[in-house]
Amino acid sequence: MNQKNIAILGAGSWGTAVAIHLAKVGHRVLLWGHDPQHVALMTEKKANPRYLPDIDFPETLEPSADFDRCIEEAHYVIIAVPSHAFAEIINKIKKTPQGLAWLTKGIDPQSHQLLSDLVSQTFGSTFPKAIISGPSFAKEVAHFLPTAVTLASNDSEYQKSIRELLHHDNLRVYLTDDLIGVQICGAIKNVLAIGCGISDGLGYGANAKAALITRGLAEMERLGLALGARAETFLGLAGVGDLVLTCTDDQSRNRRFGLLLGQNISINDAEQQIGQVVEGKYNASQVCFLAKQHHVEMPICEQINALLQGKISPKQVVQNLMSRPPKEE
Ligand SMILES: NC(=O)C1=CN([C@@H]2O[C@H](COP(=O)(O)OP(=O)(O)OC[C@H]3O[C@@H](n4cnc5c(N)ncnc54)[C@H](O)[C@@H]3O)[C@@H](O)[C@H]2O)C=CC1
Ligand SMILES: O=C(CO)COP(=O)(O)O
Repeated sequence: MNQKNIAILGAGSWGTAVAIHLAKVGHRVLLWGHDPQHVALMTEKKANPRYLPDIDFPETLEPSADFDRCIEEAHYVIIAVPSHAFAEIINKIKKTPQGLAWLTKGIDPQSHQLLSDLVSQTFGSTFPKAIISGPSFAKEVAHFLPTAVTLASNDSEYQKSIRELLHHDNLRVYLTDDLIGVQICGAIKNVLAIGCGISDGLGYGANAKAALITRGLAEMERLGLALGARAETFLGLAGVGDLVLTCTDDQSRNRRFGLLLGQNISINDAEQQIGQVVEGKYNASQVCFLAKQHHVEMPICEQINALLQGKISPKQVVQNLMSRPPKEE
């Protein structure tokens, strides 16, 4: 094995899980967190008690609060912060790395841009970029349970080198060059997972959930195609794979947040109860912004966004969707 130095920027559950995976397969990993107290705790406990308390760090995983050192020493830099912090992290990088990869799912809230566009603006359009997406709950990856992900990149050599880092035993990595499609899937599945949670929280059945997933997938594909994505991406791991995972399994924070809303818990209380990032709450308005800009009809996302803006109740979401005029599939 060719040992590499890898910096993971963001010490939440997903950044930590991928750091554990990479260290377990033999790489040297620096896990950067922005909260020095949290980094000190991880260093003392040799684990991340806040997010993955029952998993010990391998020897080659070192927590660090020193951002510049992490970038300086890394052969590979992988960003793992929530989408609202992505632009801030990109702007903090002083020394241009040989390429960037990221685990973040979402759209930049300030500019309404895809994260790949932010990276291109800062480092140039041909700068090697890689996006790791698909159905991958942090805890399962950290426990080495079988998982398959999508790796999207604009540079096939760089992409293969990232695959070599990640692809191991129980983690299979599938390649694509559809950066737009993969990012649209990752942002919209979170919004739809909130919708499925709401439906289950209201006590609706399996029929309603299957309808939301299927018609939601159609919305995802419509917006993706309008932005230049390829249709097959929506039937892949980043599309239907991650959509089914997050809409149906209670490990999903987005789904659990929706469940609480469906049970009449307020948006603020629900977010507090989850206590971790709920990307769909922020990305619903970005998705609707893009839909409007590109004249794409996305009724499910629009209704969920209206609810998240406090304009309608969970029950009204369903009433509004069911009372739409009949149409062809
Ligand atoms: N947890 C999971 O299973 C998966 C998560 N993702 C995506 O990965 C991204 C990160 O999610 P998680 O790690 O799960 O979230 P998390 O809620 O577990 O942790 C988020 C981390 O980001 C840190 N953070 C917040 N603002 C920051 C800032 N301005 N600068 C630096 N760090 C900041 C927080 O302190 C926290 O450590 C999200 O986009 C999520 O959708 C993707 C696949 C799986
Ligand atoms: O993206 C994820 C799994 O692929 C995690 O989903 P949640 O953010 O809803 O927990």
